Amino acid sequence: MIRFDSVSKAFPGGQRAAVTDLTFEVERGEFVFLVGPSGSGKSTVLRLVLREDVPSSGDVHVLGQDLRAIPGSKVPHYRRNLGMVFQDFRLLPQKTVRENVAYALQVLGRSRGLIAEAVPDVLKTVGLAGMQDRFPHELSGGEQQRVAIARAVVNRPAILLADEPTGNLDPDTSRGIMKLLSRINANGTTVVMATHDQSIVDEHRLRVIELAEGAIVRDERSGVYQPELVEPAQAPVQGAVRESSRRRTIADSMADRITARDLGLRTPDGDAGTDADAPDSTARGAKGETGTTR
Ligand SMILES: Nc1ncnc2c1ncn2[C@@H]1O[C@H](COP(=O)(O)OP(=O)(O)OP(=O)(O)O)[C@@H](O)[C@H]1O
Repeated sequence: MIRFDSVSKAFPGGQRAAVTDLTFEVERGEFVFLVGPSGSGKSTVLRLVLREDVPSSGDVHVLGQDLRAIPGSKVPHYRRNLGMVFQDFRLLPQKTVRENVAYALQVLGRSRGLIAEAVPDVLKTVGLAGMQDRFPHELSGGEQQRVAIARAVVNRPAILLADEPTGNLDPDTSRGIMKLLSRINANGTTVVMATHDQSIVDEHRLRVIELAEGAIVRDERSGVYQPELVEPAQAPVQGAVRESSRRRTIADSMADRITARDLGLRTPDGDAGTDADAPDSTARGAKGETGTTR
């Protein structure tokens, strides 16, 4: 689904390459945490998948496509396969919740009928059914992030990229956002999430790829944020770098398998699901309540 072959990326004037000789593969349906200190290259990896940057050397393949071979004019079409969520939400401040989500479909030329159906569905999925006429400044940080996630998945992308999606949120709100991302993953969307959130990584024990100074220093099937901080008895067996090709989805660590109906997605019989988790009614933990406009 995502394959990096000896990928390096250097920026002009940089003291060192942003990423160096990255080789890894993410399989369909996986949930992968990208961890590492600030400046270690996590966002660069996401930008390479998004085709916002191209490697200085090496190749990136996503969904069977060699990203280097996609001409600039075809990049927007390629990106229809991807959803992206950012730490600072990046909602359009002059648009309501409904309009923010609908806009993602309007720019793809989707019909009014489809938009009228899909937007309420996805808002229900993210637990914001009653808030569609609010503006971003009338929402908590957690609610704004739910809108951003709704916007990212309303077109049902195969891959969701999240760059520190809980970075501006308090711990409880972060847990709610992670639960939502887990549900989206359990329904088949591959998720790659860059994060500094130790408790979320440690709670979920999913695949962890750790970067340091642009290189992969750890790739664990069922990892923690920082193995040396975990008691030896609890520490998972560390796999060698690149040993983690076994597909591990969040469903592996969830007792209750979640169905499309739970997610509010349309099932083959056209039925829509039930509400997902309630929105973070107490979530006023955002540092930056209104994201920047994209
Ligand atoms: N457009 C750019 N031009 C020059 N250097 C860049 C550019 N983008 C990233 N870098 C450099 O590449 C390195 C990796 O940056 P990147 O943003 O990928 O790190 P990160 O792990 O995502 O950091 P953080 O956790 O702070 O978001 C850093 O040294 C950064 O300064």
